[in-house]
Amino acid sequence: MATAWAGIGELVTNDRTHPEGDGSALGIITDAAVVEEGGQIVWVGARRRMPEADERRDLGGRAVIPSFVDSHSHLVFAGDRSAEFTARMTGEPYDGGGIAVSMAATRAATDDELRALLGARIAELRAQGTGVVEIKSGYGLDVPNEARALRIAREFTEETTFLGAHVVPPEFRGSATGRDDYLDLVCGEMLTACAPYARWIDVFCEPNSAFAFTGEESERVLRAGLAAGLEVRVHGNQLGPGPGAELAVALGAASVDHCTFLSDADVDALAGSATVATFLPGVEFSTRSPYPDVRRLLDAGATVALASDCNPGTCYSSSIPFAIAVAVRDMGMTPVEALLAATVGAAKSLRRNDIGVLQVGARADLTVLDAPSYLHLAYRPGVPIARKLA
Ligand SMILES: N=CN[C@@H](CCC(=O)O)C(=O)O
Ligand SMILES: [Zn+2]
Repeated sequence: MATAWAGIGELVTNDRTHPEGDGSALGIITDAAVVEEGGQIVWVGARRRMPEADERRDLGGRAVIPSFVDSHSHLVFAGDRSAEFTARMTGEPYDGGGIAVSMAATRAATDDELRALLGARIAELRAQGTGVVEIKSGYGLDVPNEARALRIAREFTEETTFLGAHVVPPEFRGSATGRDDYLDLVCGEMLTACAPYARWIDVFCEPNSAFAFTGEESERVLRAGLAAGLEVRVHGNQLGPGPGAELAVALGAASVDHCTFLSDADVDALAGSATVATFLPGVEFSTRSPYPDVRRLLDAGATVALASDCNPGTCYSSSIPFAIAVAVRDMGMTPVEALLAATVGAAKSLRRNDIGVLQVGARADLTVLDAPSYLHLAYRPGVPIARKLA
């Protein structure tokens, strides 16, 4: 059955080539319509030329954009770390140590409890305009619990990421061989159990945290993932300078995420590569940390993405409109750059060209704004104006 969405006052297509668009990177068509059938877009253009459809819905002059692509989240977890957040607001630094708290609560939860928590978080992000979401494991940190997290995440998204190398879990700390023993497990039995449910492998490459992994350790994990048929993404350069971005480029990663502390060489390497630099402004906001210099990457010509990093530790917000507002207000991105980064940029970081864009053949992931223009995403922070159309 074909459904026509008409009465779109401003349609952002992210298709510069549409003949009725304004020729900009956002490919804006005014007084527009979109027709979808079977979950795919079959027609996009000016409303006056709209073809017949089985059903017609009028959006009353609202703006429509491609649904946000959230390319970085940690949604499978139980427990509460609001006290840790509160401590940070009075000066405690973030060091990754709280991940063990979420690990304990996640291991203790039943499958049904985890499924219900994840389902509620997915509903929350859809209600704020997100379509496709990437979901990482990383709060199980043993074989059955990492595999379980990915199996449950797979019920909700095809973009699942094995993050057994999030931190060294407490039971492997404190002995001379503990780190290596844990890495043997991650690269061996855990990878074998998790790979069937994962598209991606990730690692928290962060020599500035005692709990996370060095460049060499991270390379070992990522190469094991590649050998098992997974594709690579990296947590890098979050807490200080480090080897994450360089390693991501060297291994042909789809994305390096955080990018808060990059050297000039990292910026040049990213700009000369296909690796997307993903920024997570909610993390700096919620950890009261300095914002990354996204303009260096944009001006150097790198592909940039924005994502939520929704997780219980560094950013318990699933709102991409919030990330856009912070990126514009505090990181110096223009509203155009921020919207592109949260849609087509994030889609590139997942190596997808069927999402983040509204054109014939793409997925019918449409987000409507209770506003006349996409500019309101940054202009109206904290106001729930975006929602994904069913
Ligand atoms: N940095 C590593 N992982 C998460 C935080 C995880 C946590 O603290 O629970 C992040 O992306 O910020
Ligand atoms: Zn993360």
